[in-house]
Amino acid sequence: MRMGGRLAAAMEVLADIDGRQRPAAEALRDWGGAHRFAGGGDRAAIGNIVYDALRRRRSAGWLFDGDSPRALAFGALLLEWGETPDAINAMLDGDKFAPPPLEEDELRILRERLAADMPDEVRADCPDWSAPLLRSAFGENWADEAAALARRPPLDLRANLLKCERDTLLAALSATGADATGIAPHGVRIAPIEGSGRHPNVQAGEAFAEGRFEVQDEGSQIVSELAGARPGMQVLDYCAGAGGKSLALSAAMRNQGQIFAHDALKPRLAPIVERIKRAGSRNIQIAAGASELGPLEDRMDIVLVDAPCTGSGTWRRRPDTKWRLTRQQLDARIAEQAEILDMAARYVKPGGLLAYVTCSVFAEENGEQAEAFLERVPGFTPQDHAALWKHHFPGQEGRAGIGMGVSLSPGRTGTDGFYFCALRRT
Ligand SMILES: C[S@@+](CC[C@H](N)C(=O)[O-])C[C@H]1O[C@@H](n2cnc3c(N)ncnc32)[C@H](O)[C@@H]1O
Repeated sequence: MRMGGRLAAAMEVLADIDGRQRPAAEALRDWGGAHRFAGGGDRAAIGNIVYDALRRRRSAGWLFDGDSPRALAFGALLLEWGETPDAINAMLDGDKFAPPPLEEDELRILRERLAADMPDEVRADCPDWSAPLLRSAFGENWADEAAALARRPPLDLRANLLKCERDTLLAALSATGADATGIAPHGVRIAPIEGSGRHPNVQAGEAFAEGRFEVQDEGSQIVSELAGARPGMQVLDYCAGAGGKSLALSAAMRNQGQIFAHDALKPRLAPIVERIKRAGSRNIQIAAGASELGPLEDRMDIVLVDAPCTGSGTWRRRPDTKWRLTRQQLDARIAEQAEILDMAARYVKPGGLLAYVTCSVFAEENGEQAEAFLERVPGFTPQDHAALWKHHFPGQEGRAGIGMGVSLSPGRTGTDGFYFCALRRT
């Protein structure tokens, strides 16, 4: 396929996503199923245009005075692929599968808009209702931070210390352009893709099959480190899901001590079994039901609550969720988080730690949630997060947002948006 056909396909997928309110991955998969002739390179390019268009939906719409699939797809090329209107029209010339080229009316608006400064609320590329929340989370930098949440993400891996050191992994992945992450001590980063490129399929290689790494955003690695799990501890991962944090904790504990992986939705835990085997983790056991949790009350050194949240910190990776999220859903998550914190707190032993984590950047899910917990539940005190950060990441002072907890974001730390708060039971 030439670029014109790829662009037309991306418009078709964007129309499907908008028309049927479908997740982007699902719409792209269905398009691929119905167009078997499209090769891997075509699919990657179409996927990139679709994801770029969703990340930059607001600014693409502003460039064209409307957010039709056509405007979004052309906008993606202009904003993210570094194309110019003339270059796009030249590219489409003579391609019978291409959408109609940019017309005079569109070119006129584009010339004006491309020469102007985008207003903050446009370049922030976020839903209107969320702008005040981002402003309150980030202060005057809010539009830069929001814009950073609308850029392409890197591919981050965590070297699994149970199997290998980071340097060995870096050597094994040298052909991929992988480099050490800036903050997380065991992280490896493959830079964001450019244009129609795609990240190498690292999970198809030997190093992955042998359990030498996990795919895990650097932010997720950092919050796992901050939890401070050490060999011999008893740890409850209360919202373990597919086990990403459990595996990181297991490596930090060098397979010594015990991690209980719990989740309210038992099927969510299913992938853990295979992941534990591959990673060589021997200290994770599933504690799905009340009968397994009961004996853990007042006994845990650390209870990690990686709470269900809006996922606003992961908008780079799942930009379709950004536009589907509503204030009502945020309110529902906040209520759920409070309930989960109250339930999980009972498992912390005196002197133990309740570690609260979200992949959101909204204060209401983060610091405000932690503060509300402290007001509601006696017997916990917040840790000194500046000292905690310095202890775990010496030389990185000033990188994270520190207050009632630690806040990470693409703008500040080059990671997904994450929040961590450590509350010590007195
Ligand atoms: C952010 S995800 C966990 C991700 C996981 N820790 C990881 O690192 O891969 C949140 C998880 O909380 C679970 N959950 C939702 N409500 C819960 C509850 N009341 N108690 C325990 N887990 C809950 C969800 O099923 C979901 O798997």
